[in-house]
Amino acid sequence: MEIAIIAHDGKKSEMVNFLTEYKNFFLQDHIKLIATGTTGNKVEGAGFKVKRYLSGPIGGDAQIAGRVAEEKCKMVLFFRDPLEKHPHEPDVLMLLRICDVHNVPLASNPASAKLLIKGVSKLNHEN
Ligand SMILES: O=C(CO)COP(=O)(O)O
Repeated sequence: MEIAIIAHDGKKSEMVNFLTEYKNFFLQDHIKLIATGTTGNKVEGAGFKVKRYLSGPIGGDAQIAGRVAEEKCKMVLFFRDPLEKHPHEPDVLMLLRICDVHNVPLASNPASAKLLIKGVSKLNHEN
């Protein structure tokens, strides 16, 4: 299962903390992490294997949207910083829209991400 990990600068440490808290989930063999560039760096630094795309502001969000549109990426965890301005806001909105177009689960904060991870774990357990 391919899962995209993206965090704005003010949320990157929350993302690393989140992955670490749920490492038993994220370190499973069938979980493949992909990320925008800088988020990917941080996540790698915390010991996770991740395929890195471009940094968000230079096209990384668009690349992840491409994975979602091609139905390769099955979940997006995108911890957005609502208190900062982002020059690439159109790309961010495009990614959110593509998730909705393809009915791909999207969490924009840790509380939602926790529920998604727990939901997937439960479904895997039942099947
Ligand atoms: O800007 C981002 C998402 O919109 C994240 O990009 P980085 O992970 O490269 O910082």
